[in-house]
Order: sequence, then C-alpha cells, then structure tokens
Amino acid sequence: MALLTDVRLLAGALRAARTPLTAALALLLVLGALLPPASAVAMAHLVGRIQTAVPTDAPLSVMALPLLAFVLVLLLGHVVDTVAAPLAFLATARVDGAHRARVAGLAAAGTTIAPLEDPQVRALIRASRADPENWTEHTPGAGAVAGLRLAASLIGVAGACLVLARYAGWLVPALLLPALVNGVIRQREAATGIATWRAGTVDGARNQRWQHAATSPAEGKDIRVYDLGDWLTARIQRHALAMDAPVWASLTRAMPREAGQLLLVGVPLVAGYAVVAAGAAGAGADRVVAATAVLASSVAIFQALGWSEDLRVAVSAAGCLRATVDLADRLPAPAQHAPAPTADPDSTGTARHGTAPANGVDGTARAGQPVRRAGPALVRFEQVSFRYPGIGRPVLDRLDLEIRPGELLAVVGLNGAGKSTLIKLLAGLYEPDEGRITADGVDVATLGATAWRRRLAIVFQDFVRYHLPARDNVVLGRGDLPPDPAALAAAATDAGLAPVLERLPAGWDTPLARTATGGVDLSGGQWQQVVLARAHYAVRMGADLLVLDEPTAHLDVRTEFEVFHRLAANRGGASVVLISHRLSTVRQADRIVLLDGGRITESGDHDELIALGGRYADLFAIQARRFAADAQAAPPGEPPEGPPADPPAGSATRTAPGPAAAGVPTGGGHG
Ligand SMILES: Nc1ncnc2c1ncn2[C@@H]1O[C@H](COP(=O)(O)OP(=O)(O)OP(=O)(O)O)[C@@H](O)[C@H]1O
Repeated sequence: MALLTDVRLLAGALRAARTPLTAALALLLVLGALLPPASAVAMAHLVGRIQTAVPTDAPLSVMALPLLAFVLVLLLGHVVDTVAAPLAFLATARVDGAHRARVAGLAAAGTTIAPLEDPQVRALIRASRADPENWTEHTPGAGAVAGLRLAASLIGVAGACLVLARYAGWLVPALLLPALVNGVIRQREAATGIATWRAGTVDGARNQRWQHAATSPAEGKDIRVYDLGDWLTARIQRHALAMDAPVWASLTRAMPREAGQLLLVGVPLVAGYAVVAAGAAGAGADRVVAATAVLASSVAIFQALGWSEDLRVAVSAAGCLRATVDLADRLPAPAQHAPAPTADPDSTGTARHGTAPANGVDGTARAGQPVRRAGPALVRFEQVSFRYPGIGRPVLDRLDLEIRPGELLAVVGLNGAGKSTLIKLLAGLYEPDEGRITADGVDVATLGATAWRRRLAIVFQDFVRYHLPARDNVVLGRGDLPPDPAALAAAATDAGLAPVLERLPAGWDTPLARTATGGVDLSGGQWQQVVLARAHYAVRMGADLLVLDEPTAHLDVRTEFEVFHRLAANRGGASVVLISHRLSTVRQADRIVLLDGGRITESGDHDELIALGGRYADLFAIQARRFAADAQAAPPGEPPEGPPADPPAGSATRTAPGPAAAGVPTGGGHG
C-alpha cells in the first residue's frame, strides 16, 4: 500500500517535467536498460567465436559480426548515457522547481502566520524542502527520475530473464527471487536510514544556523568582540555529532547485513553459473556461449534489482513528497481563511491620493487594482482575547479599542504588553480566540484577507529588508500595481528618504545589499526610512490605515521629529496607529491608549493622561527626568536628545531641540 502511494506520488511529481521530455527520457532509459542483456548476448557470441577460432587458426573475420555487435552495443550505451544525462537533469530541475514552488505556495497561502510557528509544521517544511546536500535526502526531481530508471530497469530485467530462459530456465526463479528479496531489504534499510537522519534534523538545523553565524559578517561582529570563536566551534561540533552519531551507528549496524546480502545474491549467482558452466548443453563454443550469457545476464539482474542506488533515491524522495502531502493537510487551505470578499463597508468613494478608480462594481478589491473608498473605516476591537499556543496567560484579554477614522492613535505599554500582537491581530496574521475586529461594523474576517490588507500599510518592528534596488523596496508596498513614480517620489519625501537617496550611487536603482554588484548597505535608521517610505507609498496607493510599530526606534531625534511631522501633515486622511516607546513622539498623537494586562487601561490625549496621573504620567515623568538629566550633562552648545515641546503643526522645519521639550529621549526598554 505504502509502495503504491510512493509510486503514485513520484509519478505525480514527474508530470511537472512535461510529457515529451518524460517520454524521451523514458525511451532512452528503456533502451539503456535493454543494453545489458543485449551486451550479454553479444559478448557470449563473441567469446564463443573466439573459443572456436583461436585453436583452429580460423581467420579473424569470423569474429567480425559478434565483435561489431558487441562494439555497437557498447557505443549505443555511451550514446544513451550522453543523451539521457541532460534530459534527466532537465526533468529533475523541472520537477524540483515545481515542487519548491508548491511548498513555498503552501507555506505562503495561509492567511495567518500561526501555522508557520507550529514546530510540527516547521519540521514538515524542512522535510518537504529536502536538503540536496544531505546524502539521505533526495529531491522529488531526483526521485522521479530514479523511479523512471527503476521502471525501465524492470524491462531490462525481463530481457535478461529471457536470455537466462534461453539457456537455463530454472535460473530465472533461482536468481530473481534472491534479487527481489535483496531489493526489499535494501529498500527497508534506506527507509530506516532516512528516518534516522530525519530524527537528527533539529540538530542539523542548529548546526547550520551556527555555521551561518560563523561565516556571516553580521554575527561576525559579536563573535569577534566577545571572542566567541571557540564557543561557536564547540556548538557546531556538538550539533554535528548529535546529528551524525545515530546515522553513523545505523550505518555500522548495517555493515554485517551488507555482507549477508552479498551472500544472498552471490551464492545463487556463483552456484547457478557453476551448474550451467559444468553441464551446459553441447560442447566447446556452445558451452562457453551459454556460460557467458548466463553470467552476464545474471549480473545485469542483480545490478538492476539489488544494488541500484535508484531505489534508495526514490524511497527518500517519496518521503519528501509524503511530507508535502502532510504539510498540505496541516496548513489551512486559503479559501478556509480568506473567503471571497462579501462586503466592503466603504467602497464607493475614491482613493484619497488620486489613484485611478479601477475596482469592480461591487467595490471589492481586484488583483492589481486599487479600491475606491470614501475614507478610512472606524475599526473596533470588540472584547478581543488572544493567547499564543502553549502559553498559559492571554496576551490580550477581552480588549476593547477603537481606531477612529482619520485619527492618529498612539499605543503605549511596557515591553511585552502585547502591542505588536495587537497589530498582528489587526492585520489578520493571527485570529482572535474570542471577540472580533470590525471595520465600520463589519467583521474584518468576512472581508477577505487580501481586500482587508490592501487597506492597511504596516511597518513591523522586524521589518523586511529586501535585497533589491531601493525603488523595489518601496513599491513593494503595493507590488500588485504598476509602480507609480509620483506616489514613489511623494512617499520618499514623506519618509524623509530624499537625503538618503541622494547619497546612493545609483539613486533609486541602487541595490540595497552590499553583496549585490554596485549595492550598498544602509544603516538601521536609513533602512527604517526606506520601510517608512514603503508604507507611505501604500497609503498613497490606496491604503487608509497606516500602522507603525516602533517606526522611529533607529532614527536620530531630528529625523524622527521631521518624519513624525510629515506623517501628521501628509497622511491624507488615513488613520494612523503608532506604537512607540518614545513618549516625545507619542505625546503629539490625537489620542493615546495604554495597553496593560491585556487591556486598554488609559485613554486620552497627552494632557488628559498627564492630568489623570496614572501609568502613562509615571512613564512620561521618568522619561522627562532622564531628558532633563541628559540636558544638564550635555556640553554647552550641544543639544540634548529630544524634540521641542511645541513644534509647528504639520511643519517639517528643523527646530533646535531644547530642554523645554517635555518629552524625551529614547525611552525604549523601560519596564
Ligand atoms: N510568536 C510568539 N509566540 C509565543 N509568544 C509570543 C510570540 N510573540 C510574542 N509573544 C509573547 O507575547 C507577549 C507580547 O508580545 P508583543 O511582542 O506583542 O509585546 P510588545 O508590547 O510589542 O513588546 P515590545 O514593546 O517589547 O515590542 C510577550 O510576552 C511575548 O513573549
């Protein structure tokens, strides 16, 4: 049953190689598989002629025909190998390409990221990927071609059996049976070896991670500064040993069995040959012909059934395909999580920044088209609770929160309070355990993930740095639409990116990766500006809820100040949710909410919260005191960290920071 499943999976994978290629390869492989029995016959006749010709001094020409046949078979074998190799490579590449795309598609298809954090799903992804560098793991492409070769070799075995039957029919079962038994034993051993290796994949992954750390410039800094070289090497060795020791033990145990298998196939082979050689019908040349043909075709049978690597490769690749099937079962089908948009509460207006109105008549999102809306929605968290799997305490506990249309809402709270989790729930990357999130009264879960997310522009704390040109890094904020140069330029201005671009050797076209030709590495703050520009671009292209999770943590105070005021001035009516530990930034929000114990415990503008004298006021006082101390310690003429208290609204003007700013240095980490 398992064998049938494996055959079905491998055959299914082979479909990606396309029929003409598969057919040509199969034809060549069958031809190649028939050559050993053919060469057995040709060789037998050649030897027979030599046997007759040499003692009688017959002319060498009597050997010409069998010699020609033998040489032709050898030449044909060479041609088949030469032509089949690139076809096999192409088929392998196509099958593997399709397989990798499938695995990536499966992993990316789910609406939420929760399944990707499940350790079992991670293990299945690991097994589905198949590490081509590992000797026990083989890709579906390699397995499918190996399976094809195995099938072809069965035809070759049939040919060899015919040759055997011609001279000694009883040898067919006598040799076929041990060859098949040997094949089954080897298949089992291959499966055990793969399972043993898989058991060590956790250590393998750790080993790879530490190896990467040892060679990457980023980790290389820490390793040198803290002199971690020996410590790192020890870890690499420990994980390598933990990974390899069971495999080594399994191989050691297999060695005596290998000897047993050799006997299993060797004894019938030698015995059969001896019997045939001793009693083959006829005398002289006929006897030699029979004995040679029997020996050569017997060896061909054992090679095809007993010792071929193809079996192990096919078994391993089938395991990889089975893992992919399991993965598909475990990951939610996209349709389950992303129902077709049933409602768009706000789909009749036009995009704020002049994006062409091109959505469907029902106002729902269409791929590659912006959505027209009257304005941002009233978003509400209604009694939302959420806990991470395996973690007892809920991060959010019946939380109620409103994000009002067009407001600039700041969310503050101590480290680990759940601010980033709140954002991930808003983006539908996790689903609430209880409660719901609505947009203008409609549960966002019913809007369809894509339609809802097109309304959001989010800068995550751990944002993605694409190793792509600066332009692509920004336009990926709405990668489904053709790039809009006007929106791109405006987004760069909004994010304060212009000075960074000026310094890039090829401006927008500069790859943001030092490893790329002509590429550069940006500083942390410069990257943050690029990512801010990405979010601003998304807003300019139709998003109406901008979410910024610690967007300015890497920015210097002046840049942060400018970015914040441009944000306030140019958000084009979009609602903004800002998470920041810098209360100097936060204080200028329309409304500030404090997240504590999984709920919103304080809400109001800065002055109201200060007057309330609660947790926010405490935090603010701590940061303000630190700011005042820094201001005193600063050398004369050098501004302390912190923006002015009352910047002109909407202005991007640089204003000399001064102690009057009650708000504040980088207060991250308090708590
Ligand atoms: N993927 C995860 N799996 C399990 N627990 C998680 C996960 N992500 C976050 N947590 C836990 O959830 C809690 C809230 O984390 P979250 O990142 O939302 O806090 P935060 O308020 O954004 O913190 P910070 O201010 O430090 O960024 C923390 O206790 C954290 O350990």
